[in-house]
Amino acid sequence: MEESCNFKFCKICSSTVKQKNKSNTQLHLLKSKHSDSNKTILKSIAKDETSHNIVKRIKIKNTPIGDITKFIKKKKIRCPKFLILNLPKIILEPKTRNIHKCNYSCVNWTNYNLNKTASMCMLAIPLYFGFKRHITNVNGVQKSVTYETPCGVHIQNIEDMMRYLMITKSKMTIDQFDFDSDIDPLAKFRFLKPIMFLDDISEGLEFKSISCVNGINGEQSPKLNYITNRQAITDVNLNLDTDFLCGCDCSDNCQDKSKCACWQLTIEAQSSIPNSDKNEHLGYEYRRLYTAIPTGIFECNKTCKCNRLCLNRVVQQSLCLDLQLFKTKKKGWGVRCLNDIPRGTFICCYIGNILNETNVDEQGINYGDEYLLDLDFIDKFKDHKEDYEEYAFPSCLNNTIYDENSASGNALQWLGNLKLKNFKDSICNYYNGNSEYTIDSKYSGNIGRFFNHSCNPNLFVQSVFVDTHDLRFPWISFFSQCVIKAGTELTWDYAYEVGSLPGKKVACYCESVECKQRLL
Ligand SMILES: C[S@@+](CC[C@H](N)C(=O)[O-])C[C@H]1O[C@@H](n2cnc3c(N)ncnc32)[C@H](O)[C@@H]1O
Repeated sequence: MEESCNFKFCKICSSTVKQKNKSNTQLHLLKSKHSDSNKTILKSIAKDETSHNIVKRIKIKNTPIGDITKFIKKKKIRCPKFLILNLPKIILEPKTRNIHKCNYSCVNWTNYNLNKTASMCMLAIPLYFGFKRHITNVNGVQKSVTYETPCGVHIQNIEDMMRYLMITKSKMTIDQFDFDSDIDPLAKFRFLKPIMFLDDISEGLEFKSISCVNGINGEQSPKLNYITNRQAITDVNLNLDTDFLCGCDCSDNCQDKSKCACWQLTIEAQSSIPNSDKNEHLGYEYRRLYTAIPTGIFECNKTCKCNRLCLNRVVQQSLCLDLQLFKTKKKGWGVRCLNDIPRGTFICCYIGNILNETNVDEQGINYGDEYLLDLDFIDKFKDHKEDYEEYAFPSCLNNTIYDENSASGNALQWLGNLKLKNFKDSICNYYNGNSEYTIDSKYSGNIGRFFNHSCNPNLFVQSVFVDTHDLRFPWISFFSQCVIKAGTELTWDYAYEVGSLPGKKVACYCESVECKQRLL
């Protein structure tokens, strides 16, 4: 825990202090800088709370922010740095209507408009536009969530909510709804006494502003040329021509995975792994991703007929969560979420300049390597295939070379058919020897470059193809692997190989129970 909550009686903080003294376990030896491997999902929120920056929760209903300090004094609580407020500021109440058939008129009176939502927490948006969320006790033990729609219908699961949004032609997206009773859509984390505060490090480039606080010392926010799209630098031929993509012609928001050509690419890529059963449900589930898919996700793209409500467009959406950059005690800057995040939620991508092997060596030697992230999708794919395959390379593909200027290079099809002894060499051959690229976000990047490492992370990484099907250039995307409570630091597993750089030792300060004590 970076910053304790100052509550002497706080069980979370005192348990973390005990954990600090735990002895080291075996060091983690993994090849690459990020892990696509299927991780055990952290189900226990209690466990999560002890292993990350969790804050003491004070729920003060209907209390304007200014009054909270008074409340704290009255209760004789030492003033904490953190508060989590529940502000039930619901603008429109559902209308009670007689039994009816839902249609457009059920929701259009709420005047939902995406542009009005930038300052709202994503999961609170429906509550501002006519929906109500109820939590009920089932048999006194289990809790269940029900949404009351603007026309008074009660909905208890995500499938029915999707149907409702479709029938009423709502412009809301399904990721604005969540049926997990551990999630509080109105929970909001506030850092009360910053030494330094900045409104928005993206300077308006992100849909949501990203504040920056320093409660440790007087250091100003880090200097960064904030960008929201990756940039290929000289000598990197990132071909974004639409001829290199194939798309779908779905008109059902790509709900039927069996009919969506893009969804089928994701399913086919995975089923090219021998001995793996074809999983017709693979990919996003109502825009959430619960485990990493090492063979990649192929999202709908510019050439598709579907629109932005499509269920297979997730990492291409703009930032929808409230994130905050904050100064940590020992890890430099880090990122926390200001609202509760459900499991499987897309957070953001890792954005920076794309460098080739030559540039990356130069960059690493001269300016350090802490913001370099390898685009190693092909390596990961190879690891999976090589585990199973000792087959001969089909002669018809033996001499296939990727053509940078023609649409004939359907890399995915080629990869799917590929059964060869030396996978890596052949891929290299296919791409004319250029298959290794790295993202560098030292000088230009987005909020993703500030996520710190944890030996017990709450995020996982997924390679997603959006603007090209060139397998060397996936988007590196972060998803939550458990429920993340407001105020928690967002972390992922860098999976560095400890000892891989002789003479270089970097201590790990993630302070999770599972901490291996070393980053490198
Ligand atoms: C990609 S940057 C993360 C953002 C960085 N903290 C900053 O201030 O810009 C990676 C660097 O952060 C630091 N870092 C990240 N996780 C850490 C951890 N668990 N323990 C110690 N240092 C960490 C290390 O210096 C590492 O090289």
